[in-house]
Amino acid sequence: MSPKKIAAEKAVECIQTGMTIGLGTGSTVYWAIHKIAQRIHEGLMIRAVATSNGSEQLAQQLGIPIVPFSEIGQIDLTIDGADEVDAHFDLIKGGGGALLREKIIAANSKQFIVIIDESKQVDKLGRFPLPVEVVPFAAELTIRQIRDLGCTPKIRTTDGQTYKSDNGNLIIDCDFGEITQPASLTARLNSIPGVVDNGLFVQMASCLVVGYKDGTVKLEYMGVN
Ligand SMILES: O=C[C@H](O)[C@H](O)[C@H](O)COP(=O)(O)O
Repeated sequence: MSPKKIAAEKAVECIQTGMTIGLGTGSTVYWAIHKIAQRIHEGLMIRAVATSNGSEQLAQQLGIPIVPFSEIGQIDLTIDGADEVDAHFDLIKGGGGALLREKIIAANSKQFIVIIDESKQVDKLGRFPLPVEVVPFAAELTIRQIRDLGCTPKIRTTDGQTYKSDNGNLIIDCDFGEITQPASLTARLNSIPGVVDNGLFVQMASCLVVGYKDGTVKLEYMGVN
């Protein structure tokens, strides 16, 4: 079994009947959504909200009940992937462009479980260029201000076209090199008018599930290890 699938399936064991679940986005969460659907067919009763159009469609195809945000209070548990995770459980997310919806859902969840394969663990964040979501209006000016913070920014494209997030915004992939102070960087980025949010998730994860190539899996809880 792939390390991503191992981590995803372990995290799904934490789901209990009656919970409202946040579904993340990406190739690791793909396995979690499939496992949740399997458990629903075996009798698990949950309802879910999704962090992207893609995850919502997949969940609906597999029979996972997606409910409107107006019908839920707090989300009990969100399961999501990450592009990098450091020793403090700080994350870079947004490789799939879903960072804004993911951050909103994570911030409204009692538990936020991050599922990764071992390749995502790093000493310091920053090997993966930091995704920053920017409104298209006057994006050149916004990107100039982002560059002034000390990075090389690149407008994300897909198949030769400018990539647009589910929110209709641009994603700017920013190479800052090693990110030593993620809390400060996230505050500086988000203070630039035109920046909607960025992919740094600082002190948000409550649990990390890591899948390894040798078939093992490790769970770590924030502040416990
Ligand atoms: O925007 C996408 C998300 O932040 C993903 O959770 C992240 O990119 C990890 O994706 P994957 O599990 O495909 O590596």
